[in-house]
Amino acid sequence: MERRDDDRNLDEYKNGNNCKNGTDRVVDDGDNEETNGESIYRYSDGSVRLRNPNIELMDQDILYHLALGSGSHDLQEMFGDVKFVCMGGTPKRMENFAHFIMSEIGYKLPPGTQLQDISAFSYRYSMYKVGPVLSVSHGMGVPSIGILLHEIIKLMYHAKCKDPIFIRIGTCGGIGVEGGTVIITDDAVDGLLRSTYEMTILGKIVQRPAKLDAKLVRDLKSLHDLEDPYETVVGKTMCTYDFYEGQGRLDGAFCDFTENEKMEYLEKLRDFGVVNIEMECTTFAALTHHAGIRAAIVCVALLDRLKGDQVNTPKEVMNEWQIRPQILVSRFIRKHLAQQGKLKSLMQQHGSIRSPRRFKLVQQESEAHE
Ligand SMILES: O=P(O)(O)O[C@H]1O[C@H](CO)[C@@H](O)[C@H]1O
Ligand SMILES: O=c1cc[nH]c(=O)[nH]1
Repeated sequence: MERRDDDRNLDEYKNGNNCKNGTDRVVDDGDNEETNGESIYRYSDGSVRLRNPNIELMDQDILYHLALGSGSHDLQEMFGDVKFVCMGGTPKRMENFAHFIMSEIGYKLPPGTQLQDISAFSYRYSMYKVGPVLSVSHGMGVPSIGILLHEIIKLMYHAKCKDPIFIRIGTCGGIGVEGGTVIITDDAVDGLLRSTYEMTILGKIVQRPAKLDAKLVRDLKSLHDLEDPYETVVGKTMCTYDFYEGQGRLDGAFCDFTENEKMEYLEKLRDFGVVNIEMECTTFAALTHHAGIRAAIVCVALLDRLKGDQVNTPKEVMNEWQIRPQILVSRFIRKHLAQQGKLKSLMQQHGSIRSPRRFKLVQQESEAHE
């Protein structure tokens, strides 16, 4: 039987034999930790250290796409207490998450104030701060989340944030899992099943290891409640540069493969342990790892790609599904804060939002105030 290009590419990459003739590749093995107290990632107090000597030599650093700057804003005063950076594709999801987490951790805004989109005047991303939690939208795809990560990591540095944890709260296409299933990524792979993020810098292809924090995966998984009316699974996530052809869909504006070829490909992914496909995981995993920041990805599947391509679930159902990763992440944040003795006694006033019904009430309340 004739071998197709994708067979050959996948096999070659799995065997590590993927150097193209004349291509200059630099592989960062990620083994950069030093042992003498401070590391290349951290100052001794745990605050984020940048792997870029240029930044501290600059008079000011303009975080252009966030509408913030180290000269124009007191970033340490504004963001110094941030412990969790949660990000997801859409501004609305991250605004909802900000209201949700505010209620979950019992955070009170100063009297007479409302949650504000801190980056509104960038007209690019939306960002909300609720005490130790930053809730930021990242747009769609690798370039968009890459730019955001550069600026958010620099923000962590300027603000002297200590040991922040980054979590992506997303949606995805499942492979062999039902719509509504929550998926925690333990390995982020690219379209050729490599656990790396590859990009071009100064005309050279650079690969960075796409590594997520294994302990965060276990901690998040342990917070699935047996009473949750859906499954929470752990597995590999594949990152693509496109929603249609790149994810083997037959319903884009173009399609040069057959349904059989598509199914063969998706089954191959499933056999390799890929549970879901989305469009940011390798960049997110690689850039956080490169910065020495612990990170995790929790997505909800909007459909099972082995059963179809179109996202045709009713809006209300999909809205309810999108809350599921947020509930898991909020349990994690609550637990973390409680362990540090920081979960406010205000919790008693608010109670705990562990159900989608309670989430909806908070959402309605926040919308009524808008
Ligand atoms: O739901 P979010 O977090 O935006 O993520 C997924 O949805 C988008 C495609 O519809 C891609 O960005 C993909 O990664
Ligand atoms: O199939 C899907 C659904 C959501 N996001 C994706 O990237 N793919």
